[in-house]
Amino acid sequence: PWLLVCVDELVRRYGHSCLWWFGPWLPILWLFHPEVVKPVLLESGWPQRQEFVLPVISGDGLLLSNGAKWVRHRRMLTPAFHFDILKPYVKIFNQSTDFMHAKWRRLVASGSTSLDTFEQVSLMTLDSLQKCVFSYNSNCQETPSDYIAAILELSSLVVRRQHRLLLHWDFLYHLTADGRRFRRTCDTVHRFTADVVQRRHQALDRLGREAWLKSKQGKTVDFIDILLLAKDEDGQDLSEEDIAAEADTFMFEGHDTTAIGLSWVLYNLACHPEYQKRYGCSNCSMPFSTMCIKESLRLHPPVMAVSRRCTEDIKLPDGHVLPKDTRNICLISIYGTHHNPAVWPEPQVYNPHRFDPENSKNQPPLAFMNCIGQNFAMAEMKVVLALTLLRFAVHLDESRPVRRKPELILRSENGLWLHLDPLGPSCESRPPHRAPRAIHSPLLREI
Ligand code: HEM
Repeated sequence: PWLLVCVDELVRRYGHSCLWWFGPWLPILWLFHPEVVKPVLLESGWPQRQEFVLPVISGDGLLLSNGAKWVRHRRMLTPAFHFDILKPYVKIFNQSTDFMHAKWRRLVASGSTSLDTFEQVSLMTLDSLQKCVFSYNSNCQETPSDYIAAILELSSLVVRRQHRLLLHWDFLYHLTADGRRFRRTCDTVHRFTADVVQRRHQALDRLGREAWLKSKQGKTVDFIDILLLAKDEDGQDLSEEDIAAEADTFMFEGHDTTAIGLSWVLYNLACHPEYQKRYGCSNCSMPFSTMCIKESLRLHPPVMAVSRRCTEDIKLPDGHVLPKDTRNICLISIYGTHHNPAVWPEPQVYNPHRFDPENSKNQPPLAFMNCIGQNFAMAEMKVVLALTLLRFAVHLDESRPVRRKPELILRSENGLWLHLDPLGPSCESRPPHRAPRAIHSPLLREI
């Protein structure tokens, strides 16, 4: 992982930031200290578009939109991630985790000594996201699903394209076999989403708002329902295209990030059995689980960088000014900030106690940056992790060493293989416990 080593060296040498010239014409300012990141995040404007991801997410969802549209949609979508809305999803997280664990037990019983946790957890996060976004159960953890296969294929096509500079040019890309597959796969994803949105919209129109709401009583309200009901300050709804774009964005942005985040926590706890034991104890508090997750997101941030263009002059704490010019790109290195020894002493060490409420009072809140899905991701990670560590002991597979690989997300080169030993009721390596059958939402309130 030469890139990560290179970022570590830049951070060590320059502390706050450094300027890179990409050829003679494109200045890229790397930022890796909260003091310089803060003014840029607050004042620079919106994320830079990533054109080659754009067709995946029909129209432009939050992740790729700019300016007034971004502000309007961000306001309309924020309530969808309120804790009260997320509460019923906890049941879905429990169910999806139960499915995954049943599968793990079968695989272990049939002789598998270790499993690629990222592959397994990815399917699980897709399963639960599809239920939370569309109320659709594809049973994808058990049987192949065209839609899920399409989402997974899109992620790998986007990464392959990212590595080939010439293919960033749409015209060339669509002439290649990958480009044609990309289009076909996008069609599969869009057809599924458009179909759900259209049918739901028709039902809302047919029944009227009141009767439609009544028909939802006692049922889980999914993201599509929330987006259908969302109104801006002028009382305007989101169009069907906008709803579909946002739903696709949630699916695309929400599954890989959470899956790799969870896999790295399992890996870090496998490296540190002392924390795993404490976590697996029935008296273990949710704050400790939050600490383990946050520390893992610091050490292995799923998204390593975000970019901004300077749409305003930005004054940095040392008095320098970044001039307003949309050609000036600021690359906010989440990885660099999280590994900056000036912020985190001994940054390469996994130590959940950094996030002890006492120790973390003065720390910059940078675990996810500006992610609207943060509460959703944290709630899901807590449920999955708590159930996993109550039911399994997790150990490293020494025969398959982990090598970090920065792609769209921070993966491991050959997967994240771990031994998963099912825990019996009288396991000696853990304090006595009664494994709960489910994690309930009140346990998750502290996020
Ligand atoms: C561990 C899990 C996650 C991580 C580390 C993560 C990280 C991020 C980061 C760093 C951004 C900022 C991009 C930018 O500002 O340029 C972002 C944006 C976004 N994320 Fe996440 N994310 C996670 C989970 C989720 C989930 C579960 C969802 C949805 C269900 C989601 C939906 C989004 C959306 C819609 C945006 C665009 C927000 C905006 O521009 O206002 N994310 N995420």
